[in-house]
Amino acid sequence: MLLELGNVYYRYPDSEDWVLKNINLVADRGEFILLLGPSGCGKSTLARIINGLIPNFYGGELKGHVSVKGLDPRRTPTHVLAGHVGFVFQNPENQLFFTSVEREIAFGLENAGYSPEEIHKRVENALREYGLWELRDKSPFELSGGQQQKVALASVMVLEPEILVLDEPTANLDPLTALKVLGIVRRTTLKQRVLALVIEHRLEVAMPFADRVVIMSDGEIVFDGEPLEGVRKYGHITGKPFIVKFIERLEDLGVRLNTKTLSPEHVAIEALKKLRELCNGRRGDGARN
Ligand SMILES: Nc1ncnc2c1ncn2[C@@H]1O[C@H](COP(=O)(O)OP(=O)(O)OP(=O)(O)O)[C@@H](O)[C@H]1O
Repeated sequence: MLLELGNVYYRYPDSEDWVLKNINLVADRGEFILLLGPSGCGKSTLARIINGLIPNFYGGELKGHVSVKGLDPRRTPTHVLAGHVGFVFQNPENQLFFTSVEREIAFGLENAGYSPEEIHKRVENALREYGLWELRDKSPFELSGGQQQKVALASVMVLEPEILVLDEPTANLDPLTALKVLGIVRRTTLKQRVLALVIEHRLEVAMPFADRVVIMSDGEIVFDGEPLEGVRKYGHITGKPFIVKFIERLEDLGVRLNTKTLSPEHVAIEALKKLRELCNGRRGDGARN
């Protein structure tokens, strides 16, 4: 298993109570996990344990079993964990340092000792994949929030980490770019067997990509399982995307879809197939009468 958390409790140095309580989470290669829950429930705190900022940077008290690629963040320097865990923060400007987009994306690769040819190839691919080619000579600080978010993500993705933790990676992106970026993340999880843990409030955009949701409330995990089931059960705290309301509305009308994927196209096609079946059935009944 790439990631194992067992009976984990955590409090910041100045917290009065535990911020995370009895967290149990096991995850492996190829999964795209959506981490949901209301503001302040502990999502970013959980993400900081996985990338080792807790306890290495934040301090506080961390209890329980934590294994990230077999490493315990309490006994592993953050730069070692960073070799396995790629992390994109909520505010991308906090992780941009260089004078050009191209340098920004190349830096991690240079640091990791890749050959100039490999660096050139990976940087060029990333610039094109993330739609940053035209901006490659610009300073990241002259870019819009959404462009900065793409640069931060590209800089992490070129390193091909085994675990990817993304804290609201599409917060500054328009809906179309958000879909595209999460699509790249999903393809990466499937093609390179990367584990992605994505914190995202925009369910409409993120749900179609997830094969598992973990829902938190008040520092605890209250659901871990199938996206549709989770959001139906805990819609009152996560919100319900339109596509889930559509499925429920069809059920009210007696039409039950057998769908696990929540992409609007897939659900619409399933609904049309089901309706055609029902119509054909009725016609058949009519013919017999
Ligand atoms: N550096 C910190 N020091 C002390 N308390 C903190 C710190 N960061 C977060 N907290 C507290 O820990 C709790 C969980 O915060 P966290 O940021 O993990 O929530 P979240 O679910 O990510 O929220 P959001 O969706 O708003 O980003 C909150 O009560 C918050 O006030």
